[in-house]
Amino acid sequence: MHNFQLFIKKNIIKGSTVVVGVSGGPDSLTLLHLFLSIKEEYSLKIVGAHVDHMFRAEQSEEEMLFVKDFCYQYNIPCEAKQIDIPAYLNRNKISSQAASREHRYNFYKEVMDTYNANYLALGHHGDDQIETILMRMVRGSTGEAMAGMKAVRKFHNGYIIRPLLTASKEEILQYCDLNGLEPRFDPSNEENKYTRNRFRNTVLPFLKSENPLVHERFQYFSETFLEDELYLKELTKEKMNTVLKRKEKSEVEMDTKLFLNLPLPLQRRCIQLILNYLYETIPSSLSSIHIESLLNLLSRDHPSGSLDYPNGLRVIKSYDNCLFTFDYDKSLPYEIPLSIPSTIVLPNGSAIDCGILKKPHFLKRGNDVFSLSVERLKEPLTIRSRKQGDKIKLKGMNGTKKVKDIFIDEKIPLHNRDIWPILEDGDGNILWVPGLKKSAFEEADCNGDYIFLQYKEL
Ligand SMILES: Nc1ncnc2c1ncn2[C@@H]1O[C@H](COP(=O)(O)OP(=O)(O)OP(=O)(O)O)[C@@H](O)[C@H]1O
Repeated sequence: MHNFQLFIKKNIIKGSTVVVGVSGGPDSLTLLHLFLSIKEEYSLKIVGAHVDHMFRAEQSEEEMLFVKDFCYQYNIPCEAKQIDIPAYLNRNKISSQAASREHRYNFYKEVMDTYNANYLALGHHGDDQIETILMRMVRGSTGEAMAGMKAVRKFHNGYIIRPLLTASKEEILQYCDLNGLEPRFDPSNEENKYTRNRFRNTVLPFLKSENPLVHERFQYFSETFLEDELYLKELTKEKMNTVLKRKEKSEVEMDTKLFLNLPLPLQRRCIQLILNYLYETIPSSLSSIHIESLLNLLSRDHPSGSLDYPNGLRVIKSYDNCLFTFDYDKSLPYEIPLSIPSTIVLPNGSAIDCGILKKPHFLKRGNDVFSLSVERLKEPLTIRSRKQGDKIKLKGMNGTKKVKDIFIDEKIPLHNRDIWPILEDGDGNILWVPGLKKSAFEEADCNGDYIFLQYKEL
C-alpha cells in the first residue's frame, strides 16, 4: 500500500498516539495492520477501539472478542464497549445508522481522552468515497459536502484521518489475503435496504467496468473540489461583511441590493454561510433547492415574499431587506387584552402606555398617541396582530382603507407587518394602527375623561 506510506508521511507527526476504529471488517483490520507495520518507524502509540452495537447478539459479541484478541496478539491496548443500540432505538426516534454513529463517535472521543490521542484513524476507502459523493449529489447536498469525506478533518482534540481513501475495496481484500488477515464480514453490508448499499451494488460495478481506477478519479475530484470550495468560501466571507446588516443568535439581516451585486457563485455561498451560522446542525432535509428558491425570490422584481426552511427558519424578503429568522412565529398571532391603566410590551419590541386622563390642558397629537372618551368606550380594548381583510375607517376620510395598504404605503417591511400592533374595541372596530394611522373613532376634544394611549419604541 504505497499510498498509505505517502499519506502518513504527509499527515502524521512522529511520536503521536493514534486510535484506530476497528469493526473487525476487512477495511479497518487492514488499516490497523498497516499502522502496526509503521509503528516503530514513526514511534507511534496505537490503540484499537471497537464498539459492539449489539444488533446481532452473539455474532456481534464474537466480533468484539475477535478485535480484542487481534490487538492482544500485537500487544497494543484495545478499548471495546457494548452499547445497546436496539434498546436506544425503542426510546428515541432516530435511524439505527445515525444512532450507531452518534454513540460510536462519542466512544471514540472517550478513548482519545483516555490516551491523550492526536488522531482517530478510520478505514473508509476509495469505493466508500465514490458512494458518498454520488449519494450526496443525488440528494442535493451543497458546498463542501459534495466533496465527500475529508481525508483529514478536525475532531475532538485532534483529527480524524482516513488514510485508505486512495485504495479500492479490491486492493484491501488483496492486502488481507497477502497478510493472512481473516476479517469478519458484516452481512448487513450486502442488503439493499440501505441507500449506500444500493449504490454499492448497482452503480459502483458499472463505474468500475468503465474505469477500474475510478476511485482515484473521484478522490482527485474530491480534493480539488474542496480546494476550490475553500477558496471561494474565503472570498465569500470577505464580501459578506459588506452585505450583512445584523447578525444575532437566531436572526441575520442582509441588504438585498448589495447581495445581488455579488457574483452568483458568491451569492450561493453567502446563503450557505448564513445557514451554517444559524443552524446548530444543518437539517438533513435542507438541500440545494432551498438555496436556489431563495436566489429566485431575491432576484425577482416583486418587492416582498417569504420562504419557510426546515426547523422553523423563515426567510423574508422585503424591499432592500432580507431577514433570516427563527423568532418569527413564536408570538404569532397574538391578542392582548388591554387593562387600564397599564404598560404592555409588544411582540415587535415596542410598548403601549395606557391610562385615564382628566380633561387635559394639552393633548399630544400624532400617530403614536390615541385618545378616546371613557363614556363612549366599547370594552374590552384589545391589542392584536393583523388579520386578513382588516379595514380601518380613517380619520378625516370617507369610507375605509385596508390595513394591508397602510403597511404598503408606509413601506413597513413584510416581517414587521405580521407583528405590528392593532388596537381593536369590543365591537371589533379597528381604532388605531399605532405609529401609522388613527381611525375616525378618536375623540381628542371631548369634555369628560379620556383614555390616553402612547405608543413608544423601547
Ligand atoms: N463497530 C465499530 N467499532 C469501531 N470502529 C468502527 C465500527 N464500525 C465502523 N468503524 C470504523 O468506521 C469505518 C467505516 O465504517 P463502515 O461501517 O462504513 O465501514 P465498513 O465498510 O463496514 O468497514 P470495515 O470493513 O472496517 O467494517 C470503519 O472502517 C472503522 O474504522
